[in-house]
Amino acid sequence: MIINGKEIALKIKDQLKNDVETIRENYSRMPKLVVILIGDNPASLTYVRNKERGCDYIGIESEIIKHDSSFSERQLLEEIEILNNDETVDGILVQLPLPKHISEEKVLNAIAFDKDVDGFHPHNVANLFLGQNSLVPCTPKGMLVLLEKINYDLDGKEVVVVGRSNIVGKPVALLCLQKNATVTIAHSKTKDLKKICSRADVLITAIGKPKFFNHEYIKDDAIVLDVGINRDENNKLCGDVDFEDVKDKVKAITPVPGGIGPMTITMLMQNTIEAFYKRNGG
Ligand SMILES: Nc1nc(=O)c2c([nH]1)NC[C@@H]1CN(c3ccc(C(=O)N[C@@H](CCC(=O)O)C(=O)O)cc3)C=[N+]21
Repeated sequence: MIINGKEIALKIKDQLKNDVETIRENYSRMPKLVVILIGDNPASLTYVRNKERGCDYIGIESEIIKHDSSFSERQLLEEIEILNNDETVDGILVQLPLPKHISEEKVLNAIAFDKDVDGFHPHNVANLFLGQNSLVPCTPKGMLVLLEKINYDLDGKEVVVVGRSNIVGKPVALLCLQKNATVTIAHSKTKDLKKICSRADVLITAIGKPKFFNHEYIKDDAIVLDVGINRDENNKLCGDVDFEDVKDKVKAITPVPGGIGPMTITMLMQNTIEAFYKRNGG
């Protein structure tokens, strides 16, 4: 089975649209997301445009603030401070990666944790670690929602996550652990990756290498969640998994594009609405 992330995301967006209608009837203002984009990375521009479209569809207010790559760290921190104190702003997202002269750590620390719709602030990271979920990172959250939507129960299952980033690998491992899976985190220093991946009931790939995982890495009837967004030899969008090589042996797989990506955007909308309710005592 091919997991149609785009279609599942659309269904959730329609539910969120209803939630926002209810907000319109009961509150004096609408949820608002502010996205800050520094520089002109073409992939970032695409993602930010998708975020804006998602907001428009659901009825969330959005503002995209663009700066050129010479924008300083101090200026960015000042801008964040103003948004932190702006009562009409529910969500603040600073698009990553940042130019080299800006400290990602400082910036993520500066965002008010109750407006941190990315779930990257240490306060929200700690809550996730402790299992007291508040604002959860969008891509990991989207993956768990997808598994739920296909009625896949993680209890007692063997999950292998390849990639140990703070925004995907580590948080998704924690979420799977919360659902009683046995979780392995593999990475670039892992020995015998094929052997480890081959025992996964659920394989999560987030390494950024086009079509790296072929059938030799995948157990029959496994579930494959492909987080990679790469360009292949023909400059076509592709995942970390060699989709054509594995699609007939898996139970289910997310395609790239149209798998995890649309879910990430949708979870951002959901987090923005959640932040709105929390900030309004809902
Ligand atoms: N502060 C921050 N938060 C993020 O959540 C964040 C970020 N920075 N930096 C970059 C990554 C990546 N990311 C994606 C969002 C949407 C798609 C998406 O919409 N993908 C479409 C296709 C996109 C295309 O056409 O290129 C799909 O897979 O179908 C992909 C990737 C969010 N990220």
